[in-house]
Amino acid sequence: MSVNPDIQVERDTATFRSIDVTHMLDGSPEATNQRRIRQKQIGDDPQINRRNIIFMSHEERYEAAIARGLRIEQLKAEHDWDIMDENNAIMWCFSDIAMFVHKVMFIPAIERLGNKEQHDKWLPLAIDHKILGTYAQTELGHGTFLRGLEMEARYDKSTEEFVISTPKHSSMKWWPGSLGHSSSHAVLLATLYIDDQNCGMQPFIVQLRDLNTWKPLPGVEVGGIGPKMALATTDNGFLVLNNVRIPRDQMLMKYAQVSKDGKFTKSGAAKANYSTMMLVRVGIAHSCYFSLAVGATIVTRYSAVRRQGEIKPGAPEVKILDYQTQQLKVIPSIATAYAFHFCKEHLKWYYIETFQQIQQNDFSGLPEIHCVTSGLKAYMSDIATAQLETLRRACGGNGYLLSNGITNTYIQTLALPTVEGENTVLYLQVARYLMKCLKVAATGEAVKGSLSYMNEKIKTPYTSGLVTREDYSNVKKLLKLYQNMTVRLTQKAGDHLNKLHVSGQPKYEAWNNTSVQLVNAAKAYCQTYVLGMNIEGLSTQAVDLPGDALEVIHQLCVFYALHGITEQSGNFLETGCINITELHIIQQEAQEMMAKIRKNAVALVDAFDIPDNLLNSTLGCYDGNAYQHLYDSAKSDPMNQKQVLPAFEKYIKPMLQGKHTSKL
Ligand SMILES: CCCCCCCCCC/C=C\CCCCCC(=O)SCCNC(=O)CCNC(=O)[C@H](O)C(C)(C)COP(=O)(O)OP(=O)(O)OC[C@H]1O[C@@H](n2cnc3c(N)ncnc32)[C@H](O)[C@@H]1OP(=O)(O)O
Ligand SMILES: Cc1cc2nc3c(=O)[nH]c(=O)nc-3n(C[C@H](O)[C@H](O)[C@H](O)COP(=O)(O)OP(=O)(O)OC[C@H]3O[C@@H](n4cnc5c(N)ncnc54)[C@H](O)[C@@H]3O)c2cc1C
Repeated sequence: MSVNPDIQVERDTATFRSIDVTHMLDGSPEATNQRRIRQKQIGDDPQINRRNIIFMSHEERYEAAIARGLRIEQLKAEHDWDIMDENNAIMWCFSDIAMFVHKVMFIPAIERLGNKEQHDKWLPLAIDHKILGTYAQTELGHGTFLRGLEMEARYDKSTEEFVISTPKHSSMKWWPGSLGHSSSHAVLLATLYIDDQNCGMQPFIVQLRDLNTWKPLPGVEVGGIGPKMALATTDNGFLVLNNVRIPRDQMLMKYAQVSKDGKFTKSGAAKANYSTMMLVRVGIAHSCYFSLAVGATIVTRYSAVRRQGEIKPGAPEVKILDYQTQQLKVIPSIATAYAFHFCKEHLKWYYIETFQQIQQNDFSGLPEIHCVTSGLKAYMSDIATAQLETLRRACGGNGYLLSNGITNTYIQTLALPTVEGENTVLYLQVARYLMKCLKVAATGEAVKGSLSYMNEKIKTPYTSGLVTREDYSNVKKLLKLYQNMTVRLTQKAGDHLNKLHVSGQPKYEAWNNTSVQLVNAAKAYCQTYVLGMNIEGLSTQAVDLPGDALEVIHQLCVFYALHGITEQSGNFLETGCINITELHIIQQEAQEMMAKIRKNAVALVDAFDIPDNLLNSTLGCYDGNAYQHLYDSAKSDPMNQKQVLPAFEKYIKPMLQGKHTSKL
């Protein structure tokens, strides 16, 4: 099939070469080559490719999801993949791998929470798939408030065992992925009691099913919790344990230990047992970039080939991408995807470094990284889901089809604001950190880390610093506005908190009555952080780009900053960081920048370099032949393989013959 000329012209008139930017995104030309080889291995594989998934039943899809998980293992061995190759493969189809939680939570939890003997015993079994596991933390009654977990593990000194039980309905496990039908074991989080003394939430390895028959073991009641919006094959389950006994060495004992005679000791930071969640929050930030890159690619390409209506009366119909309002739906998602790319790269290295320190028992970096990973997980998933919905609607009626590739991406991304810590709750964790830093800054001590800009901003009076027209495209000056806004919102929330407290409210009540402002400040902090990482990326990752490509990546960053101000103008105005005249100039500049980026929109999404067999989209194929692909997909629907369906003889015909009132 030849390439649609409407998309070809976009590529021919771009002002830079997509491939240069692709190399930047991958890190180097060699890395691009390597990724392409790996992507071909997974994209061309019929068991991994998800081309026909939209026509499958739930059970067929589940089976295919198990097969896909196994196939990834085979490919890993066949082609000698490293951990990054494997993670990328998982990332591409995480919503359709039944044993996803085994890989991203069960094994990491043992690695992080187990001691040496436990690693030696359990990791080989898990890595070789001799056992399959889930991460069972959430209960029917509690997901957020972990200190409220009710499943009990009581230590029995006489037998040196833990007895695990579910005292009431609210204490059953509810939601763990792969628990329903696909796990033999669980890393199970339960409240430990020794002689009726509550020793807090601790992790245990519990076998749930017989490895030969797959039947639940005595005392174990397990099953699926029912159909969901998406992620159908991650069979989320429930679990009731009736006095199930496990040996003492099946409590994961890296950070807390129970001796044979029932003595409880702790080592490491108080929240060290929460470390698996931090890893997945980093993974979610990564996945938000992926989802947005997919969505932006599909909708930008479709908008470049879909012609509808006219701008100039009587002139030929225009590409919908030429409508300014369509650009406002599409271009922010391209700019955000690039900003998220820089941010997730930074986050990856930041996490790896801090994790290494934690492994050496240096927990000093924990509060800051907990704040950053919580905040970015929340912020990036909030933005990704909102923008994906805008993108989906930007496809008109075809945005409602499953074959478009964006609908599935959107509904699976919709889980991310909830899983691994509900977003509001995570923003409140960020706010807790903001308040601590504010206190430090107020005493004149230096705030370190990502909030070090507080030191300067808390003292100096605010001026926008926007004097000349050039200032409005100076990303460093724009970043200062964001930092000002964050500090001011933080101060305002802090002042409100103090005022309520001084007026007699207990601290906890004042906190709750300030929580809307606290969350607002936390979001501002996250937005500022992402912009900061985007700017840092310009001078690190993008610096070697040819001039024309660098210019476009720079334009995207300017647009990202300007557009963010227009979206949050209330915060910027209310805190006095800009005035209304400056806002009007910013709005104007953002629109002009959007028009410049429009010219390169297709080339910018081409640079994400997502092959058709992974994009799985009728609307967003590289060749731009959306109508042909839509038609082909409709024709391949199994319901279209028969001219007349059985329902005709059964119901429609009797109705046409006036027999529908008699008993069918
Ligand atoms: C391997 C990569 C593969 C690549 C593919 C990746 C693809 C990714 C896509 C993923 C898609 C789907 C994945 C689906 C999996 C979903 C799995 C789950 O959902 S598992 C369940 C997750 N559950 C949660 O996240 C629970 C949320 N709740 C909490 O985290 C905490 O309870 C809380 C943060 C709400 C607070 O806890 P609490 O005990 O009440 O503590 P306090 O508020 O009193 O705070 C005390 C103190 O501790 C600090 N704290 C809290 N959490 C942490 C932490 N994680 N690390 C470090 N420190 C922490 C907190 O800040 C407080 O500090 P102070 O100094 O006292 O202020
Ligand atoms: C697709 C999917 C997969 C999952 N996989 C797993 C898994 O593998 N393992 C596992 O253990 N769990 C899993 N979960 C559970 C998930 O981690 C929890 O649902 C999540 O942490 C939110 O907790 P919750 O359901 O208790 O929500 P709730 O806490 O009940 O949230 C409901 C509302 O209350 C608000 N709220 C709660 N507490 C506060 C507070 N302190 N301050 C202000 N507002 C508050 C929230 O903001 C939200 O608006 C999964 C969930 C989903 C949807």
